[in-house]
Amino acid sequence: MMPGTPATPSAELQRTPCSTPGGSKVSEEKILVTVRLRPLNRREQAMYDLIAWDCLDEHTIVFNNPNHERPSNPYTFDKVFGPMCSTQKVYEEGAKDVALAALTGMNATIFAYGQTRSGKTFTMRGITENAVRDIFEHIKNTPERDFVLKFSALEIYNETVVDLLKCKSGSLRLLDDSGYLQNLVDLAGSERASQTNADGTRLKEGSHINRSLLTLTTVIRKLSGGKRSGHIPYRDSKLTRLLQSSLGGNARTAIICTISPALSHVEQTRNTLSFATSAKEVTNSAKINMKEVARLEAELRSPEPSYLRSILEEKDLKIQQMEREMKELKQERDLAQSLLESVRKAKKVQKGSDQCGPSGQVARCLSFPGDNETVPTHSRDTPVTPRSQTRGANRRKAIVRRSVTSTDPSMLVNEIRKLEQIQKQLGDEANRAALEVLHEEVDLHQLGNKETAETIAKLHATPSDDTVAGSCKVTSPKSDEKGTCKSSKEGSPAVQHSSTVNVKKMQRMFKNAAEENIRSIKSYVTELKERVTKLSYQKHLLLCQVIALEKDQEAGIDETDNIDESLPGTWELTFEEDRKEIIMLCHLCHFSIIHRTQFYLLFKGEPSDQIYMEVELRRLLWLEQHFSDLGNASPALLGDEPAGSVSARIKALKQEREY
Ligand SMILES: Nc1ncnc2c1ncn2[C@@H]1O[C@H](COP(=O)(O)OP(=O)(O)OP(=O)(O)O)[C@@H](O)[C@H]1O
Repeated sequence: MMPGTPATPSAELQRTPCSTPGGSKVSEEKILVTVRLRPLNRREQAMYDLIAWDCLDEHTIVFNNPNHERPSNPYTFDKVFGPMCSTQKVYEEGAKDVALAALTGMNATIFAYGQTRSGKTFTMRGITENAVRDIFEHIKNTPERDFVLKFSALEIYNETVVDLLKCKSGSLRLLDDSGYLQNLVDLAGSERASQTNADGTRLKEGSHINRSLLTLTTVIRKLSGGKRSGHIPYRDSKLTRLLQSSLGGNARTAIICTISPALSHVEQTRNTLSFATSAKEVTNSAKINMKEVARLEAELRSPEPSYLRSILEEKDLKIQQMEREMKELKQERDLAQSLLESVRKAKKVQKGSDQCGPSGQVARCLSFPGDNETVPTHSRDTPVTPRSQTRGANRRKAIVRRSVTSTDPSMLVNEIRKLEQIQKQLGDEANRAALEVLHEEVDLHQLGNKETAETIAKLHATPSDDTVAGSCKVTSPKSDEKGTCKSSKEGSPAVQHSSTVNVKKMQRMFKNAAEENIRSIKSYVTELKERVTKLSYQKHLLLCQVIALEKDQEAGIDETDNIDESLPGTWELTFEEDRKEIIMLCHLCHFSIIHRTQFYLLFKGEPSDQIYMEVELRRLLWLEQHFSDLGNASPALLGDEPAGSVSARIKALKQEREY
């Protein structure tokens, strides 16, 4: 336990405070010795045993021999509790102060000594209950401090120490510096210390008990004689080794001596009182265990104190077990679902559905023609997929997909997963291609400069006319970006002019080639982005279907019955999507407003519109691709006509708008 506020002493102890060289406070005090006299038990009463002891006051007990008139000498102790005294009072006045000393960081020991059936266990049980209750109460009332509570239970039997909480661990070894704070002791009957006539097992047991109890009485007797009473034989028994600090050492100790009032036990009671008289002379030097307190404080501060580690390990095991259970439950659930599915299918067959029923349709229609193919990877070595081709493929997929609606959520979920995968691949590809554009631009710029420079050098090194007298020396590709060439000597103006024209032409060619390449990659990127958007939309559609189907299933609606009803809803969504796309394409192709209005008025989303919409879409896609190709083509390959056609459209549209 960590130090807390010291409890107020309940019994008046003779305590002399002094200091150690280390500065910690040492409290010298005598062992607190009390005597508890129990009532006559039934057996004693049955035998008409006589009460031989009187409690004169709270501190004094005297042998009152019923057969003699004159009482013998009284015994005085810190407290004497009569037969009617409650254990609560014994605790309050004979143990509490010591018990709570542990909360201040001191060692504290409370033990009961007395003959068999004198009430040791009866008393210690009450003391333990009260002490534990007070300790927890103290912790509760001291929220500003942290406490570490450790509990252990040991038994010494035949000089063997056993951990009562881990009996299978075998006998324990005692360490000298075992640092303890509070060790509550219930001893064996004190009369065994004098039983020397036993034989066999009892002899062995008796001799060990003798050793422990005899050593205890010897230690107490020696200690009571003062500190100069010579060697104290703590090491002669396990009990005294364990209690070494408690007897004349660094601890606060309370001994409760329990006695029987019966005349028949008078000799044993005298022995007990004699032991108690010696014990009350023993002086202890209790001090706060700074070392132990520091160790516990460090343990509390450490991120994972040892006591927490074991709790965490236990929790981890529990989590693992729960995970295992969850996995098993999931497997069971999946099995149940598949069983349900097969029952459903059997039902459908029973109803007379043909083999191409909804499930078949779903499987057929939800599989993309190119589902298993990965997204084409564009690289400098592979040509960019023509936009119209990809578009066409996408359209085909969309048409197939929209023509039938799935009725199986698990299949739809699979489709969504596939879409997500394709979407991710496309996204990655778009990013990669965008990066490539950048690299391409840089590379081509550098390559163009380099090749230009080399060509220039070649041109000037090989005279194209006999009249050329000079040589052209290009010092650096960047030295003259305009392509002008300086000779070491003045050449003829005609030759110079011819070289400059050639260089300019080549530079333009390089530039055009580079731009063309970049445009093609850019259009690829745009296309990929469009595909990603489309896939998102398709995914959204599928999700809507899943949700709708799950709702239907919950409501107990037969899937077979509502498949046809779900078609119009899908067409409505597709129609909206296509209409938006057509409007966008009209805009890109600079279509007249009249044309757009006609489209808007003609197509209302009726099922019969489906085929016309599809034709219109294909037409516009082709046109848009065509214009885009024209716009991207090298000016050298273009006549004036297509560009003029586009510009005429733009002009007409502008006029129309103004009108
Ligand atoms: N103060 C008391 N008031 C009433 N009954 C008591 C008191 N002390 C002991 N007894 C009773 O006497 C009997 C013996 O008590 P207990 O077992 O505590 O003795 P013990 O000293 O521990 O014996 P042992 O040495 O054999 O363990 C029990 O039945 C117990 O309830």
